[in-house]
Amino acid sequence: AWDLRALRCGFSDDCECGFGPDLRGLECELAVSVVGQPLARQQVMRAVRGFLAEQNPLKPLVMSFHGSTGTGKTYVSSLLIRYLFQGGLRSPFVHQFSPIVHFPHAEHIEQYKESLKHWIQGNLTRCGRSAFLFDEMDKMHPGLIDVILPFLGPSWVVYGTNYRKAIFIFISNAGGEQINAMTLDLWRARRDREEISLQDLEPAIARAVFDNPHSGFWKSGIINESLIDFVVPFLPLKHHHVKQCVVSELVQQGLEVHPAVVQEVADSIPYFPEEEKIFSSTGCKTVASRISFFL
Ligand SMILES: Nc1ncnc2c1ncn2[C@@H]1O[C@H](COP(=O)(O)OP(=O)(O)OP(=O)(O)O)[C@@H](O)[C@H]1O
Repeated sequence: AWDLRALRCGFSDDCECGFGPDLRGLECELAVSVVGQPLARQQVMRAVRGFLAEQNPLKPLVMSFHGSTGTGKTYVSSLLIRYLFQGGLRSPFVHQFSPIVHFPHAEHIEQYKESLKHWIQGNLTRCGRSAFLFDEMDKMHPGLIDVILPFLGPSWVVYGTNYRKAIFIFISNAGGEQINAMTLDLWRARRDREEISLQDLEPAIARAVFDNPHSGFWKSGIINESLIDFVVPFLPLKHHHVKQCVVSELVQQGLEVHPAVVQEVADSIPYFPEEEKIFSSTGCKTVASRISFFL
């Protein structure tokens, strides 16, 4: 069969560095595979659609994913990358950075700052259409965030490189508790999950993330300078979402989908608040590892 993306690459500028966006495919995949995150899906699609509609964007696309553990932040970022870059996360133009893995020792911060700057700059020189995923932003040293800042803004050239076509995704649990609390309040007020809007959540996320003196974001100019284009909130998942995750995982592992197993796995996960048990405390994170206990 024809690989449509490869075919289109032959005729299009968009294929710089294995960049072959398939937005319809992405939209479809997000709708089918990601459960319980209507707002995140909508934000991600708005962000990439708007950004890719510009031949010469004025600044790189900067998205910040927020939410508690196991709600799909890493999963959505990997799907997004898969539908933008040939090879997905394995593309040489997609770069992942985790402060704990890459830069574990606070005392080496000066050296880390230099390496990080050279790393981003070198990758952008190789390809302006690069994507950078920064995990665990809440654990990132503010000094390191300062190094990233010049790459996120609208200046035409930084260190001799045009970087305005790059995509930056920041992932963190910061604001997760506030998102959970707001979602619970809205649930108690009988508001439909689909109706929860960015306006409902954004002020609480901003306060949690940017007013928190322990947050790396706070001390940096990332927010004052409006460098983040899209805040993407991930809502806590309910029991029926967890069941959907169990079904997907069973199918993916080539196992039979027994309703009793699905129910048992979903029941085995902790839920909050204590009395009502509405939302999964770990999202769908532990689903894959739990399945074998219930087969
Ligand atoms: N909303 C979702 N829809 C479908 N599957 C999901 C969803 N959320 C999580 N999952 C499943 O759970 C796994 C773990 O989720 P993921 O790693 O994306 O969580 P996370 O939000 O990045 O958590 P953390 O903050 O701990 O890094 C995913 O690989 C996916 O299989």
